[in-house]
Amino acid sequence: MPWSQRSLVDKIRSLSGVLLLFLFVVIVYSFFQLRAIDAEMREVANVDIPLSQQMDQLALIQLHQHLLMEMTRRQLEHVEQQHKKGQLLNELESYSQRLVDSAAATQRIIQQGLADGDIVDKMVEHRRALKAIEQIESLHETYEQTLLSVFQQARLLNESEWQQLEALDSQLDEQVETVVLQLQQLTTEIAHYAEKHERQFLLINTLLGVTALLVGLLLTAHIIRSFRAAIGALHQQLDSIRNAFRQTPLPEHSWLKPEDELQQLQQNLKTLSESLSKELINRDQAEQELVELATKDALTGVYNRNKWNDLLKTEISLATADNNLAVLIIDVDHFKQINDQFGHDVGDKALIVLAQKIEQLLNRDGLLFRLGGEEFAVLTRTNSAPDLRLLAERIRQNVAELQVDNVPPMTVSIGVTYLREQDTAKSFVKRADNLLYQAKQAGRNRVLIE
Ligand SMILES: Nc1nc2c(ncn2[C@@H]2O[C@H](COP(=O)(O)OP(=O)(O)OP(=O)(O)O)[C@@H](O)[C@H]2O)c(=O)[nH]1
Repeated sequence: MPWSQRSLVDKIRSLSGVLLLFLFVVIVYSFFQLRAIDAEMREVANVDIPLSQQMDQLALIQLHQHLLMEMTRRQLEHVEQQHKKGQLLNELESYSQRLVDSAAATQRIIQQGLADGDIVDKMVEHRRALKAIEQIESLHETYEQTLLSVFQQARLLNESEWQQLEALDSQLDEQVETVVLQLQQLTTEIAHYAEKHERQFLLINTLLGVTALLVGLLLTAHIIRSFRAAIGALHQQLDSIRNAFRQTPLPEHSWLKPEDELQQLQQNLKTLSESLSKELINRDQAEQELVELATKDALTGVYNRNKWNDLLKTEISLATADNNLAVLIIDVDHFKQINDQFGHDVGDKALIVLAQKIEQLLNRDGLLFRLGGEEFAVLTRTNSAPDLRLLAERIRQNVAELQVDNVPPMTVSIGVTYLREQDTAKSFVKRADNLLYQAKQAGRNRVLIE
């Protein structure tokens, strides 16, 4: 699958794998290189340090040789020194012993290095030094023999013999000097070789480390970028949802740090959820209001004609079995006069007070509707004539007792009828309407039941 189409988790997993591989390579490389460097350091310790000691030793032996020559000169020039012959022999023996020991030790160190070393093996100078030491040994042998024969003869040397001895002495001295210089070169080479190797190790290790760091940074940057992109997408979705609800704009969220973005996202989700719940509550309220508007009369708060039409049919269909339903059509007498005399507002108030009174009298035993103007209707589940008459009369009498501002007592005419077997909604209401009309005709402020 192409890289761009892979999931975020997949990408992070792959980059983490590369990073871990790099770290693994760094660790393995460091482990083997440290082992090699450790071996080299041992070799330096086994070769370099002993060789330096032998260089010091050879320098001392040179001094010893100079001393020996000086003593020899004195003895041969002054007859009175002849008795010191034994001391000279001892001195020669000690010097020779030191030189032979030092040469042997130096050879041993170099050969040991050549036998098992990685560094020494590569150095041509070591073999050259070994040869130079061999030359010291052969020169020393001649020098020692010559001195021994001089001491044993115990005579004065002529000029040419003395020059020969001095030539031999300086040859040996120079050879020792040469060996010391060669050893110095060797130790410097070994130290340089080890240092160079160490530097290489540090360089490669640093390169690998920096690469691992870059991979790590790349990985982190990629994770952050992907994370921010995901959060950005979520913000956009939230914004579009928010716009859909037309709420207060959510706070700015660009150029925020990841942790701030998370907090911001959390805050936005909280705001959105609050907006949603507010929206739901508002919708419920709006729905409720719509229902109220559709079914309730705006002035008095009782059911309106729409509800009347609905409920009349429903109640008739429910009451079909036992005809247990009655209707009261109530109309205020000469209501126009109230409006005319006291104004429309007072008329409104009178209608509100009247509706409240009738509802109170019904006490949930019936439903009150305003059919229009000053005309009301009551639906009640009864077919008992005495009960109905009692209810209608109570309404009529209580309305007459109402006090609205300075309005003289109101009266109402009421037509009452029961549901009959063959009744339709229309015939049922029509009968009540006719009774109301008759009540009006008969002088108003009365109840007619049929
Ligand atoms: N204040 C007020 N008046 C209303 C409202 N609706 C209808 N009216 C008035 O009610 C009056 C009804 O008058 P009419 O139909 O002549 O009836 P009436 O004066 O009550 O006479 P009868 O019914 O014959 O006793 C009219 O003047 C309407 O303007 C309303 O909501 N508020």
